[in-house]
Amino acid sequence: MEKDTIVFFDTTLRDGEQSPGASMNLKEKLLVANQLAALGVNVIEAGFPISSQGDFEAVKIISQQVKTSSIAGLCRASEKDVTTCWNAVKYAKKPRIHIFLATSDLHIEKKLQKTRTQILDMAVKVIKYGKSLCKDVEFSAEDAGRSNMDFLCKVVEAVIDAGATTINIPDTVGYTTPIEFGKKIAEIRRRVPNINKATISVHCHNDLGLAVANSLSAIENGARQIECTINGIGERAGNASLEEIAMTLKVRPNYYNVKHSIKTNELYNTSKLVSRLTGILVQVNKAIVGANAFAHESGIHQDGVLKARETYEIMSPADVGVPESLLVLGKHSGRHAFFKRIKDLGYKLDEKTLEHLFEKFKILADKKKTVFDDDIIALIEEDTSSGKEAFILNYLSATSGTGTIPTATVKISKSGANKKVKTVTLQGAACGSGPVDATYKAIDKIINMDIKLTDFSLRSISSGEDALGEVVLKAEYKGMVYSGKGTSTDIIEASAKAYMQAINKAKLFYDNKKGK
Ligand SMILES: CC(=O)SCCNC(=O)CCNC(=O)[C@H](O)C(C)(C)COP(=O)(O)OP(=O)(O)OC[C@H]1O[C@@H](n2cnc3c(N)ncnc32)[C@H](O)[C@@H]1OP(=O)(O)O
Ligand SMILES: CC(C)C(=O)C(=O)O
Repeated sequence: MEKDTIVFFDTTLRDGEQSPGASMNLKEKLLVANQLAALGVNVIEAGFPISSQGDFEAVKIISQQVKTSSIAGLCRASEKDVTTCWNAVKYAKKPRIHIFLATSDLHIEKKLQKTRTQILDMAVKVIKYGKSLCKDVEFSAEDAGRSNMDFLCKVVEAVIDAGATTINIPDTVGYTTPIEFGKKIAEIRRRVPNINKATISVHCHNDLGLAVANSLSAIENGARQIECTINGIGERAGNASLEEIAMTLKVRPNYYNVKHSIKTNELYNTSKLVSRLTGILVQVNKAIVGANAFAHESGIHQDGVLKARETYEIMSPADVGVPESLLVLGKHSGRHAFFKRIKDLGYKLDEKTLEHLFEKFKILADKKKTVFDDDIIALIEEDTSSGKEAFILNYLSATSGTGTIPTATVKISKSGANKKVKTVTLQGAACGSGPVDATYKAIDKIINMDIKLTDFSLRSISSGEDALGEVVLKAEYKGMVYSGKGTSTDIIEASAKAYMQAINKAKLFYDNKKGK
């Protein structure tokens, strides 16, 4: 039997944008819309056209430019809203008008200050009007989760007769629970005689953290459109997260037995883009796209993953577009992961040295949250080298000021690779955009290594006129990143010390690897 298709209706650009502080400008909305199309989203709700001129323009431009997905605009049960929405979405290859009207007594009486009869009339009238403009009309029974089932079924039947082709059952305030919500969907299918003329959709909010569970329960009970957002952003606690639903359907195909068009390997990219443009960070333990979703710190898990990834990963990082799983080294890590990292760093060490290093690693890990590659390199080098630095900075003079070209002169002694080659002291000078830049350029001239500064930060670590400045930096050499730290009351000197430390680490590591 042919599998049913789940329509993915993404509302990141409408409900997602209702998250406080998430507003995006036209250019940003267009970027997200194009990425949603690349992700394979079937319907993109691009905005609420009557809400502002900016939103109207965004929906219009997205309709003009994004041609592979249907483009929907939201409107209230008002002719003016619907006309405005149509004027924005009519440029789409597949336009959709999405009209909502609350059906719960609470909303009807308190918010809309109307009666059930008036709501029924308004819904039918506005759907007929929408249908006169556009063949694809969706009706949302706002607060369906708390609506009286008899009245809800009555409204649903009436709006299908009036021309609605998608019926959305929102759990607007995230109040329902999965079994209960699934039963509501099943009841609507059972009780509404013309329900087969429309697609049942759900739109679940996450106030109790149940938005995804409720959406999946709805699928089990016959819903065939899911409204969701990237990273689960949206009003209050957000909406059901697209990536979690798409991956559940992918990871458990036999359980759900449905198909969909989401290209899951675009999920990570999309999540990053939405997070960057809205400024809403993704929590590290967020399912699918959080920074820790494919990271393992504990030794038993790391050992399992190294032997067979499936022991602790139910999906492959590549399936969601994450480059690779991470084995993070920390106090819970064990020998398998630690020894593998040493091997990956290019070291070949005997068993006794490895055991000794592992003991030192555990002591360090007790003091530090995460042990990075350069911490491990430092442990190895402390253990295996004479501790002698390849380059020593003997002299530094840097000048700068208004109307002066920043210049630096350095003297560095370069130790011989073995006893036969003598230590030499070399001098170099350079100009730069500032005194630190000039100093680094002068050092570069002498050391003759293609080292690139990738990160630099300066802070004061004590107070008063003679406060100590601390420079922490990262530099890249032959594909590896090395950190350096320098402290001095003179920030140019602190910068030079930090740079020299990174250079010496790089030199030592590279020479050891070459077996020098
Ligand atoms: C569950 C949801 O997420 S629904 C979507 C929520 N999203 C938004 O509200 C974002 C965009 N909204 C806006 O920009 C503004 O609210 C606008 C432009 C739509 C309306 O602004 P205003 O005219 O100033 O009205 P305001 O927002 O203060 O109040 C809403 C009005 O719409 C009415 N209303 C609410 N829902 C509906 C509906 N589905 N159909 C008809 N009228 C409705 C309210 O009863 C109220 O009417 P009243 O002015 O007669 O009391
Ligand atoms: C407009 C509807 C779909 C909505 O956002 C809700 O009910 O939460």
